[in-house]
Amino acid sequence: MPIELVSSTKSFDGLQQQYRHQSAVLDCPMHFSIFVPQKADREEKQRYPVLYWLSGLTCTDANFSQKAGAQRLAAALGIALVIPDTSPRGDDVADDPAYDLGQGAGFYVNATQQPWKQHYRMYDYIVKELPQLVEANFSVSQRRAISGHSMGGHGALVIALRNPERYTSVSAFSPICNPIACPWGEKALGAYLGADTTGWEEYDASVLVGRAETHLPLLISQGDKDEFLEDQLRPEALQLAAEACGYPIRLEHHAGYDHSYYFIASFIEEHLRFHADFLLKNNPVA
Ligand SMILES: N[C@@H](CCC(=O)N[C@@H](CS)C(=O)NCC(=O)O)C(=O)O
Repeated sequence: MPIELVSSTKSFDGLQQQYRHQSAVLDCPMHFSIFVPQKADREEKQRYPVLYWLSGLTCTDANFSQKAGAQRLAAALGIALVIPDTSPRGDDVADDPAYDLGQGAGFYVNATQQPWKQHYRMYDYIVKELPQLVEANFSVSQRRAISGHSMGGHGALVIALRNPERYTSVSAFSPICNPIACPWGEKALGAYLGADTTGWEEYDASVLVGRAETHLPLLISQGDKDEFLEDQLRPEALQLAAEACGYPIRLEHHAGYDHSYYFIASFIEEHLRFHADFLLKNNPVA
């Protein structure tokens, strides 16, 4: 499937680019951003491992690219960054006037309900189609890690917990940890998956952690001044579930930080170094 370059900008010797492609899974044109380092001492055949970043409600591929400040360290470590959009988009794609449903709010699920199911298959897009596309078109390896913020933190946790063989490690900023029991999750999962809540559990990190046979390295950063912490994010539910089943998670609370990209920018270095330990193990680019 061809990809079309939309923009290309040099950053820390690497290239920050945006591409457009026709997604077969989502049945619409999509944009994604990618940062590929250009390490001077890299051997030609060496490929960069990839950190996938899933963004939150209302975001596109631009928010993380422009606000997190991840390129400097990604360039130095030799890690590529892939930043997809948060939902299918377009005039023909179902939408909702609210910010927390429809375009910009795909919740990383495969929808089963009308009017969503034709396009809203972000789970399959992130797990299968996008990595295939990226690995076929760029100098990147099949070593993948995954991270995200809020709705994207939920997506990263769910995707890693369900596909541990595909990722070296997972992390999240302010993730929606227990979507089957919070207003954002109840609304989105109800719309995309229908009223029968049994299917919702496949998309709830606090449930999936108890079913996991493989334990991936897992880091969560959470600000205590986050306006969504109590009602929507529920990290304590994930922590309790993880403790109950012996899944080691590193949950770090940061005093004074809110839900914004200022928080992400403050701790992205810690997350990149966390993933680098696993992404580059036995496979250093430098
Ligand atoms: N209050 C926001 C809720 C959405 C929100 O906070 N989105 C977060 C992710 S859950 C975000 O990253 N926004 C974009 C940004 O800060 O760049 C709104 O109504 O738009």
